[in-house]
Amino acid sequence: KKFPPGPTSLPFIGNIHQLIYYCWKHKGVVPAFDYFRQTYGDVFTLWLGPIPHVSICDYETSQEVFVKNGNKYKDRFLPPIFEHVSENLGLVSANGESWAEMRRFALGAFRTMGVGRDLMEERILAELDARCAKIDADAVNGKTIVHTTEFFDLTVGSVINSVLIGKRFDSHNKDEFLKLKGLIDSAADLFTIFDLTVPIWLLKKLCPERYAKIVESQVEIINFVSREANERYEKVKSGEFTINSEDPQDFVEAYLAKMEQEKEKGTTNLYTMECLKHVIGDLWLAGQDTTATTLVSGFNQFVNHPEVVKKCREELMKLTDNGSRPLSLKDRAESHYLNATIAEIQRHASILNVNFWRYNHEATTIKGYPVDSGSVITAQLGALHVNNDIFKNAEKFYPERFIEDPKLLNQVIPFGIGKRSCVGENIARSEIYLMIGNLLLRYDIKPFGDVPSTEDKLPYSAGKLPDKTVKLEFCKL
Ligand code: HEM
Repeated sequence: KKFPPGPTSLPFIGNIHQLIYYCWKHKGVVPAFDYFRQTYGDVFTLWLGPIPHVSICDYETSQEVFVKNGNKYKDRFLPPIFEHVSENLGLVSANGESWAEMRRFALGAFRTMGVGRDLMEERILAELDARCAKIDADAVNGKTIVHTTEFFDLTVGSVINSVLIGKRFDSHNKDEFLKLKGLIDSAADLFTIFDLTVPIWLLKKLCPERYAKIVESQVEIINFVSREANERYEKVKSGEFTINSEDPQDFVEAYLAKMEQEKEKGTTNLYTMECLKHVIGDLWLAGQDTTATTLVSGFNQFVNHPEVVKKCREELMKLTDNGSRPLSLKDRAESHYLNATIAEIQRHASILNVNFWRYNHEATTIKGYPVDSGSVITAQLGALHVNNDIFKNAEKFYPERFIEDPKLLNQVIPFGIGKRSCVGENIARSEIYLMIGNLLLRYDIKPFGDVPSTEDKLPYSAGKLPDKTVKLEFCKL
């Protein structure tokens, strides 16, 4: 009675058996959550072992809880192994003062570096130009076969790397990118639900080799991503590199400037090289795959819905005077159909099948239900985006829903909501808009072979995976 409704739970295991059963019955985590939503309402409780997990599946309640009362829900409930590796440093797997300071700093640094404005646009368009030059050079009779995952992985990876450490990936250093991607993919393959839930002492005791392997793989990624930051730091110390604190060229420069400032002022000792390693690691890991996966999903949708591509292109041609200039972020206010299409892509791509949980430290009331302390809570983005009461015929890819009812646009929240929402939202939105818009202006996109499926390839896992084997034909317009 101290929680919103949900299925009857058993001692020790809570609702785990029902969760497994409904995932199996409805063929995935999101359909299972959707079943619980339809049965118990937009706010429901599942006991996973001894901890009550409260899911919110509508925008209005999410807004009320995570924005209006956002200060209460700042602490992320983390798998023990994440907490252990991060040592409470960085952005994704940290809580408290250090997280708050780093988040404030990261958002400020992105603003200074022109995120959401011209400077970021220039970086993205320069990257896209370089990639398109390669597509054009490989063309036979105006057509190039593009493996979209490779294309977007590298393009997005290059943009992030250039924002963070001022270096893009090209043919000379592509191997560095592939090495990093390989490390990340094999680290992700290592994790099972067991590793994510057991306490560290138990993991160390039961499987010491597995524990060592997981920690090593995480440390290797963080060290790899941050090695150039360390090199820069050494150069600053030796006088080989002078920091420009007024106009930092990348995130590392902005951080080193702040570190120097804080050393002089002595107000906080949170800015350390160890912390920078984790912050960069988090921005890289959270920013690369999410954005590339969204773009891959989008292009899989495009070849399934040529009528949508046609409408987007008509709008884009009008806006850019028949493609005589690239699409710019300034066009966003006028590109209603493209905006609607991107919202529909993100609603379907909705990267997280299970969103991160936050601690609920004090007893409260949500949508009229009591919610006791000691529980964890989240806006369940995957289920929220297939909520049929909000998005009619939610399974359908139908951008027109946002033209018919523009208020629906606010209800698509793939970047989460509240104090722990995505730090890279503006970067990702700029990348998605400019890459989709400008690629549609330059190329006609056709399936190469069979039309790809738009189904989630990993419906039982915490994250979504589109078909990443897809190759498409890019035909120059
Ligand atoms: C389409 C692309 C992206 C999607 C869909 C996405 C989605 C998300 C979501 C759902 C969260 C968690 C929200 C929550 O806990 O409620 C998150 C957090 C985060 N994202 Fe993103 N993200 C994207 C791109 C990026 C980019 C480009 C960056 C960095 C440049 C980034 C950095 C982060 C960080 C650091 C966090 C943790 C924030 C915190 O805990 O304070 N993300 N993202």
